[in-house]
Amino acid sequence: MSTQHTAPTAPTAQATAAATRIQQHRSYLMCRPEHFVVSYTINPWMEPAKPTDTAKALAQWQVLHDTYVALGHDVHLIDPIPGLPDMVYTANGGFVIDGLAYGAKFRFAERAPEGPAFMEWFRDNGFEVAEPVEVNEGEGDFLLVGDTILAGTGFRSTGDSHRELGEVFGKEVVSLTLTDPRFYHLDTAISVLDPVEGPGGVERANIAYLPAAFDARSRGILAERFPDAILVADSDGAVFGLNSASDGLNVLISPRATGFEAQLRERGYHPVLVDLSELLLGGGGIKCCTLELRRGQEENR
Ligand SMILES: CN(C)C(=N)NCCC[C@H](N)C(=O)O
Repeated sequence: MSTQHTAPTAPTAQATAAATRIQQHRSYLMCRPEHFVVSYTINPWMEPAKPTDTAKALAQWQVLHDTYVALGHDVHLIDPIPGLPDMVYTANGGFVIDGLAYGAKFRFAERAPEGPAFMEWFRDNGFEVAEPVEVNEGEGDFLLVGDTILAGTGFRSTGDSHRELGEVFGKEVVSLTLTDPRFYHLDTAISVLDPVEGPGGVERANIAYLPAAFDARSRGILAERFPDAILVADSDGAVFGLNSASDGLNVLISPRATGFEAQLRERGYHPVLVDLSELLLGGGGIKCCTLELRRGQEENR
């Protein structure tokens, strides 16, 4: 992996000047890891020979859940289905903007039945649904930043799904290519930090990212679009530091991402440390266990 782009940079004057952070209310979908186990390998983190501890996964997940609730966010739950151990990673279950849910179509057969299960939940809970034709893994690969969707490809979601995504939501979609198999979903390499919308419309939209996870074209796009982004070091990326959830002020991150924690503090964010080491055995972290439910303009404020 190239080290050229991985050194944390000092924030520009513009970035530090904008250090008053605004917390926004969030609504999330989560799934209790009742059936969590690593019984197959579909990413480099998964080693079925290593024992997993479902009780520990449940306890760590509960801390994440309770942290969201304590911060004032709404958490909805989808029932876990026996035999679908990866269902805990709800970020992959779809992508939701303004009450419209674009469904997931999973790359691997092991997760395929999750697609219809999430679609059923969306329908039963008042969301409009758009059935996917193309292979895509939901918010694992699609991130809303301001009014633009950053979309990852290279390992899971296809380029064709990026086109479909643009047609479904009528928004600009920026395709980014991931190149390191450890960072196989976009939410392992980019964290969206700032509020998407405020009373005056789109306010600030900043991100943190791991440059080494992308090809040169994608690094160029990110550098041009996000000159004030936090560039995260390889060591923080390697512990899934970027797989985090921000409400604009509080940023839930892995306690192992100590460099990223310091960078967030410098910029005026409030890092909240949540350890999901057991769920990392399945190749997922905080963001993976969290699907944002954007019901409409009102609820985003
Ligand atoms: C941050 N990531 C990677 C996610 N958005 N989801 C985790 C999915 C883990 C699952 N075993 C898989 O390989 O699909």
